[in-house]
Amino acid sequence: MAIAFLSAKRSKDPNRQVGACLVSQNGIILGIGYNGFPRGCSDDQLPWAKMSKSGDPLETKYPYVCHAEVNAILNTNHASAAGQRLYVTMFPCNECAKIIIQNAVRCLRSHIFYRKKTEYSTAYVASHKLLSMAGVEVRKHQPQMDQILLKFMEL
Ligand SMILES: O=c1ccn([C@H]2C[C@H](O)[C@@H](COP(=O)(O)O)O2)c(=O)[nH]1
Ligand SMILES: [Zn+2]
Repeated sequence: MAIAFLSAKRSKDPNRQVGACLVSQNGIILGIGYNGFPRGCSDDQLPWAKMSKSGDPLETKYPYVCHAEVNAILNTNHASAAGQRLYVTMFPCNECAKIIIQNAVRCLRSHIFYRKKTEYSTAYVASHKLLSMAGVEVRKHQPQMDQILLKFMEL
């Protein structure tokens, strides 16, 4: 989970940085991801806005951004995500849930388990429903410590 948190720090989304880390059954890191625009699609040419003044959805980030969970699965250095565990900083949306299931990820550990009622309720209710139906073992992550401090000068 700490790696997922660190990965989230790389996101350029000004409102929400999400991180994900896929590990094998014995805890070997296989893929890491954060929310960002697809490779080759410049942050300078695409918007990070949540809403546009004109009301045009194409002037918001939503049609363009790749979700952290999808990036972690796609970035995997292993042929298959089958049987593996995905750590996420935020509960995945329904679109990510579909990809998690279709890639046969077996366990999900989420730092934020339930979203506020006002936030994307349909997507997150559907996500919980799909993951449960598909038998993905989903749990809230229980951290063993409150924080990890990185001091680069100490190495
Ligand atoms: O499953 C998910 C859901 C969302 N994200 C990313 C996509 C966006 O960059 C942000 C959400 O932005 P809001 O401003 O909170 O709408 O989170 C993700 O990576 N995975
Ligand atoms: Zn998603």
